[in-house]
Amino acid sequence: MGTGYVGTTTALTLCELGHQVIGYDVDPLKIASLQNKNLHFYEPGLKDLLVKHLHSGNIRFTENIKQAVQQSEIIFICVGTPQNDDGSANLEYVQQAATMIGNYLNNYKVIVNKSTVPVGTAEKVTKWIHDSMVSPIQYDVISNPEFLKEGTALADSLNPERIVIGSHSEKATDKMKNLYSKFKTTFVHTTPQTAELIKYAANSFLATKISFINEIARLCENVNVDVKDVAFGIGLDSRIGSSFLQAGIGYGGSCFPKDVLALLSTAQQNNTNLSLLEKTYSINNTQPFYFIEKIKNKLKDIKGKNIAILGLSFKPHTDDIRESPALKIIEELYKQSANIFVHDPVAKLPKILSQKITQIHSIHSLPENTDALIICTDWPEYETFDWLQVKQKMRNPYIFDGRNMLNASNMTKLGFYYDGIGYRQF
Ligand SMILES: NC(=O)c1ccc[n+]([C@@H]2O[C@H](COP(=O)([O-])OP(=O)(O)OC[C@H]3O[C@@H](n4cnc5c(N)ncnc54)[C@H](O)[C@@H]3O)[C@@H](O)[C@H]2O)c1
Ligand SMILES: O=c1ccn([C@@H]2O[C@H](COP(=O)(O)OP(=O)(O)O[C@H]3O[C@H](CO)[C@@H](O)[C@H](O)[C@H]3O)[C@@H](O)[C@H]2O)c(=O)[nH]1
Repeated sequence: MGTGYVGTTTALTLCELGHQVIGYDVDPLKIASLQNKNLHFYEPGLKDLLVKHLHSGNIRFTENIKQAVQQSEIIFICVGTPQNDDGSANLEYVQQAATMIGNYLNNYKVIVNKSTVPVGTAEKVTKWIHDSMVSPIQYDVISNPEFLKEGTALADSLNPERIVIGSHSEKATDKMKNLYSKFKTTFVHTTPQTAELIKYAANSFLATKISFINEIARLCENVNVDVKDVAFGIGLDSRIGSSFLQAGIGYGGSCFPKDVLALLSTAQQNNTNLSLLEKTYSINNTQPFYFIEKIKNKLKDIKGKNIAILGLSFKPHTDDIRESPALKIIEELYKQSANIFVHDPVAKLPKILSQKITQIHSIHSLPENTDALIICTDWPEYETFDWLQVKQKMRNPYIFDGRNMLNASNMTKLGFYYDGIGYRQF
């Protein structure tokens, strides 16, 4: 249930494992789109798999919830768990899904929660199903959190580094083991509560690594050190590891920002002070503005300046702009009366911004008198631009690299003023 990023990827992964899958979503447009072999989001490789399994009949999509529930042995809940105003996770869609399942339950089923949900949700789902059942039927609710990353969702899902199964029922655990028997990976068998917390702790730890290196980057700028060298040097220690140490304008997306806040909310509800995670959150919130200050210092006055933003999505290989740091930078520069031009290979400006800001579809459409380029997303194609040609379009050849993706000395040799995050100026 739920054919968003996670639902669709999970469904196609299960097809690859040799299972028959029915996809259901409350949004009839999404069902129609998937039935017509169209994905409503951009994810490399997923469309081919969708077409393959629609043709083979391994997957079908329906608007009929009764059929979807009654014809399934195992039901995956993959609905959104957005952020409430107070930062806690909104379980409205999970409750709706559980109620629908309860309404149509006809024989024993395993209900698998794949959505990211706070500790104790499996118990709530169990109750919501129970309260909506027409007649008493046996079922088990288990937690099986998802760890895929957008942009590499398929590869992550087909080659999981671990599978976490939180279950109190041996029968349900056996069914899950059987379902995933083709996966050669580590299985973590635990309680639903532990599985739920593993998911939030994993995301919060990764977010903390990013905020840590971003804070170190601020120090690097004051002591004339390049943060990339520091990240490389510490990352070689296998206890630290080199991933998620790329300094930049902060983390965005549909997961880290909301999941960090949701864990802080769980902690608060349980009288625990997660002060380190609070810092992770506040460093991330200030990181785009920290970067804008550097830009302002160089440009002096932002007002009336022609500024090009390269990259809109919260990371490369996706069109997802949810909580993208690029949006924070665009909004702030707009407030300060800059003329903004945005480029992204796939992502589009939200409607509200597209009325005020121009989206260009090629770097060659930059205005002649561009004052500065700001890289907000590390799309690989930005590395291979003909930068000399780009420079000719610029009044001031200034590049502010919010993802530290370009080679600083090459850009300087080409005649650009180059600045990144935690970058040592020569
Ligand atoms: N996107 C990711 O990279 C990712 C990775 C791991 C975990 N997660 C978690 O997985 C969950 C889903 O994330 P997503 O990115 O796929 O969300 P999404 O917003 O892309 O999709 C959610 C889908 O659920 C549907 N839906 C809502 N209520 C429903 C109901 N009652 N029955 C059936 N469908 C319903 C919506 O119409 C939507 O299509 C969230 O809890 C998220 O935190 C996301
Ligand atoms: O060294 C790094 C790594 C990432 N980021 C940023 O962090 C954000 C999140 O990146 P990433 O984790 O790759 O993307 P997501 O698709 O949001 O995946 C995260 O969130 C998912 C949803 O819960 C989890 O399943 C994944 O395991 C977890 O990595 C992006 O804005 C990146 O630009 C950095 O700034 N520096």
